[in-house]
Amino acid sequence: MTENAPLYPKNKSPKTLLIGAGGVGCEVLKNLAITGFDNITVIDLDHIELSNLNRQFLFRNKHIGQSKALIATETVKKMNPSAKIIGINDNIKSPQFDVEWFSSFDIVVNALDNLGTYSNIFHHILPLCILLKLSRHVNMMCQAADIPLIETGTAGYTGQTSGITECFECQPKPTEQKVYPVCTIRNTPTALIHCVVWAKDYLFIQLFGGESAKNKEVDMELDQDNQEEMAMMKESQKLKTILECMDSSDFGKMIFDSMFGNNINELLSMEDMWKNRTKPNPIFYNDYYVPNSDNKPSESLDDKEVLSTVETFRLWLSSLEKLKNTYKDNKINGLTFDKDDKDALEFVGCSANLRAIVFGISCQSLFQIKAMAGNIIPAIATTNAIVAGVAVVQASKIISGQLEKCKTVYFAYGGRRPQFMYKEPLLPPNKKCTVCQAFYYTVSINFKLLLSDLIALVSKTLSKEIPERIGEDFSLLEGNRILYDPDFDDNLGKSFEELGIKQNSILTIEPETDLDTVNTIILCIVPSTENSLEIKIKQGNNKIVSNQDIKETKKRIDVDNATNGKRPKESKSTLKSVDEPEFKKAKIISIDIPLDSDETIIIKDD
Ligand SMILES: Nc1ncnc2c1ncn2[C@@H]1O[C@H](COP(=O)(O)OP(=O)(O)OP(=O)(O)O)[C@@H](O)[C@H]1O
Ligand SMILES: [Zn+2]
Repeated sequence: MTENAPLYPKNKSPKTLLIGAGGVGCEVLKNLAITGFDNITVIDLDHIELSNLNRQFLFRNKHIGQSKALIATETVKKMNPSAKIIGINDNIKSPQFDVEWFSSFDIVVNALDNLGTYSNIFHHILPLCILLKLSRHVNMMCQAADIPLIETGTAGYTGQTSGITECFECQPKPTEQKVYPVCTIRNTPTALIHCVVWAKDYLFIQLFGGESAKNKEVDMELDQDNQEEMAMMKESQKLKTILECMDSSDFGKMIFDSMFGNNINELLSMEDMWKNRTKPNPIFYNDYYVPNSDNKPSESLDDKEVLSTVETFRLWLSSLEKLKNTYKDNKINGLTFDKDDKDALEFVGCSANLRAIVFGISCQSLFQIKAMAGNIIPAIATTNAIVAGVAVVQASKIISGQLEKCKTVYFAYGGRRPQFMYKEPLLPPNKKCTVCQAFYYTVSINFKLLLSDLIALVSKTLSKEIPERIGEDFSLLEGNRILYDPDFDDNLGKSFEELGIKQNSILTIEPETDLDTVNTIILCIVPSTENSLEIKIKQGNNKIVSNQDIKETKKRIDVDNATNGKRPKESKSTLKSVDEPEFKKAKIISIDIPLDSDETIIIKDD
């Protein structure tokens, strides 16, 4: 360890933006501060919860309920009091964090969530679409502002840092969470997860979902015609009839007998289905209902224990009653399953276990089912620490102008590979990527002006300047919304205010004719107080390192790869040990990993 020597040349003092102060973010912030990054802004919208404390080590019990960004800043300042660290408690998508704000930084580290960014070593987790949108937004902002971005992602024992040359969008993303065949879920489950999916995505929605969610399920079935699917349709229709009796005191019995008894008998009547499978055993309400008793679940149930069938039945019945009451007030929109809603979890968990009993599958505790229903991959503190360490080493290389030495680093515990940390040389970006290959412009707009003003300006300037990208005619979109095209001029007389275009909106220009290039032109909107429209063309920046430098490096890498024909070989070494800094240490320390070495850190998995 070398004391007081930053990881990058001293004459460079990069302004660093860290997005997220969660599992990876806390580690990154500490690493940045103790390795000499002395101008850091950290943003996080969340507050500290008890469940964060096991791995988000900058927080303590007394901080619960306070802002993550502010407390993380306060704690890390004690480690390096001379560093300028600003904490912002806000959403990175808020309008004020527009392209001009992003432009004020030299480098961005994205530590948004436990999501493997774009590596195929990751499994999908539930709020994937939200996370993808966020990461896409950050990626686009960094591209528009021309700043290098390091992506981090962890999921359980796997993790990675990436994003330096290939952008977030360069590789295809997972679009769906794991999908099971409908017939397995509805007719022939063989694992508890099938029963959990059935309880959550079918039964819960059919009983308590909004009208549109219920209809979607029925539509899907109407397209199908074989015996199994006809049975499924009949089942849905029967359920509809029962649902009309929701206020009846027999409702629980009707649902129970239908779901776990009669429908199963129906399935058993399809003999072909059971030729090579173990037959299910239907169960009925009266098998468990005890007359002259309240049939209430015991009050001291442990959610980490597997319940007896009678307790499962009782908890099922009581959670059904509670959900029924909540549903009465929300009939139009319906309820959505939330793993943290006790009633919903109990109902889904017990339904899944009752179905498991019917199909001879082992039951699990509600705690386990919660993880399955929420697709929860446990966060591992060690993975976060390793990924954050690598991210800061990569950041140092970028700031030191040693882009060629940067790597995409993967960390994957278990699996086929003999080592659990491995690296890839930076790969050139996908030439068809519509994000990093796009042309970005910053447009200052007075929101009282009209869309026609912008269209006129684009035609006057950009159409002439980059005709190869715009062509003769073009359309203007915000996401999927068409604002203008040559056959749709309804919005031309509307102001930006009326159209809902505001600070930080992102518009895309698409040519009407097919051109040979990747055609996307992206306009990032910033506010202007002047009564004019201005299209500012971003031409790189005077940053320590810009995306332009990165593009040059990518070209070189491209050429090197082409001439070698293969990737550089990985060399083995041991992981250098790094002492954990004490909390109140006010020294800048640097890690003893030589930046000019091209060594890979590989740890044998034994
Ligand atoms: N739009 C956003 N703007 C700013 N910060 C965000 C945004 N979305 C997510 N974050 C933050 O990114 C961090 C992600 O880290 P991580 O997933 O480890 O934290 P967590 O949400 O506390 O963990 P878990 O999901 O396991 O409970 C969180 O602190 C979260 O608040
Ligand atoms: Zn890209």
